[in-house]
Amino acid sequence: MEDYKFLFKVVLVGNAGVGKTCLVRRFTQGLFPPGQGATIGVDFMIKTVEVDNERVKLQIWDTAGQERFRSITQSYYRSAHALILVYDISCQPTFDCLPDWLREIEEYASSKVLRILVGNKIDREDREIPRHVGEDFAQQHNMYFLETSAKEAENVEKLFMQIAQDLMEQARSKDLLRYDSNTTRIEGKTSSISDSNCCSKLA
Ligand SMILES: Nc1nc2c(ncn2[C@@H]2O[C@H](COP(=O)(O)OP(=O)(O)OP(=O)(O)O)[C@@H](O)[C@H]2O)c(=O)[nH]1
Repeated sequence: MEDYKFLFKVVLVGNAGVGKTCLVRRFTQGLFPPGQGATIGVDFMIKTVEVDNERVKLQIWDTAGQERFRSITQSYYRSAHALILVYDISCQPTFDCLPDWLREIEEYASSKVLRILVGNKIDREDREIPRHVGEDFAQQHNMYFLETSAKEAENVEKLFMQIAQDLMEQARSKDLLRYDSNTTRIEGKTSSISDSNCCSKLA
């Protein structure tokens, strides 16, 4: 068996061209791919990281932003523990589409999914969306917020490590709840959704 204690699924969504694939490749391979082509359907990469001395395996699903792949990508939402919604800070239409993406997330993802809003490409000088506008949007919709540059490796490590840390804390507190409910003989499971959203723990 592989040596890790937690396995989490992280799914990236957002308009075509915002830099989802580049963020994933920066994090998993430490590079900025030249001439990155559009993602077809869904792609995935794996990276195992260490959080609080525990090995955490992140399965990162990179979805295609193009409309024609929407029905394929939607099917990946349900099993996600975390969803990263990405826009491009130099491209207003990618920000204007965020409410549509949130509707998709509400329809197809678990209500307990950890949601993070990311404004990518902060290395660009032709910014169209001020930082505070992104921040306000995230706050209004109960999401974490981070600005990144896949090109310059800014905040990319921080983004994924924060997710790993948060999901691990969530998983641990759920374990505590289960333990309590077992000892008091109260049914610990609240719903099938929360169950499917629970981490796969291989201890
Ligand atoms: N300046 C700059 N360009 C970036 C950055 N991240 C990605 N790009 C560029 O943006 C373009 C699209 O990047 P992708 O990673 O393919 O975008 P995507 O969101 O995965 O696109 P789809 O697969 O079509 O959904 C490429 O030309 C990248 O080189 C960044 O942080 N800064």
